[in-house]
Amino acid sequence: MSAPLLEARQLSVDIGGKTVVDRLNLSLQPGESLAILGRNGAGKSTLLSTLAGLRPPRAGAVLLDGEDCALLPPRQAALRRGWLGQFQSDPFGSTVLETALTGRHPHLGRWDWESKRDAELARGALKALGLAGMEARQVHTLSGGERQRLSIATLLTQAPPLYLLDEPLSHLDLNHQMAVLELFAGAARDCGAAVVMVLHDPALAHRFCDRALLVYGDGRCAQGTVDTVLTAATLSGLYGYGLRQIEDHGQRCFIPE
Ligand SMILES: Nc1ncnc2c1ncn2[C@@H]1O[C@H](COP(=O)(O)OP(=O)(O)OP(=O)(O)O)[C@@H](O)[C@H]1O
Repeated sequence: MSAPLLEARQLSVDIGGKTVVDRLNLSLQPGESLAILGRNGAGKSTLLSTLAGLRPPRAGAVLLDGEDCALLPPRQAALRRGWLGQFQSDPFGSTVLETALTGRHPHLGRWDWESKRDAELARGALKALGLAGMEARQVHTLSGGERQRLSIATLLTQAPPLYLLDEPLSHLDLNHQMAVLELFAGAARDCGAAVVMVLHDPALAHRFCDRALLVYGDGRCAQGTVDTVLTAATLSGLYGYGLRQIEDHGQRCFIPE
């Protein structure tokens, strides 16, 4: 059996003197998706960037496709995982197409230019995110939701086997939220990608992910299938607010009491 696309072994992560996770083990195979949920400040982004290899853990290891990501050069890491951060900065002027094309950089040699095929991939990703026709626009002229969709299009252009998404739905209207979730569900189902997403909506996590990891902010966490982990009882404890659970045609909704 091939190595998982993502594996955390006895992973302990601290930030600002507090423990986010303590000796966490998890693994993600091709086609699997995991939602990370927790209160503001619980450490979800810190954990996700550690899983991306962008900050060192206190202890334990993160393996990308079987290799310790601490030992991977940046380009090799970028071929194995794509990371969507919560914030984008655009210090230099560039167009929408140029920005999406940066997703191809890990695939290019040092002296290579982007090819026609790279441009086709970028244009296809922009179209999938509803940004066709905006290729020549300057990035700083985009709305918040358009900028978020461009970041997602750039990640799709990168086309890694593993997506690590920090609040991919932020700034998006309902229509685009569903479109983005369907896109990543399709990437998992049709292309065997593995997807980890930080989400604040447990109903969407239940609908679009196979498994969930609850981060309590004091080192404790809970994980399992969405059916077992995303219940009114566990989520009421996680968020410190009473929730009722409603089942409808296999989908689960949570209503604040
Ligand atoms: N450089 C830092 N030094 C000290 N504390 C930090 C630093 N960066 C983040 N923190 C704190 O670490 C905690 C975890 O932050 P993190 O961004 O991972 O939380 P989160 O669960 O993603 O929150 P949110 O849902 O609000 O995005 C927060 O309390 C935050 O204030």
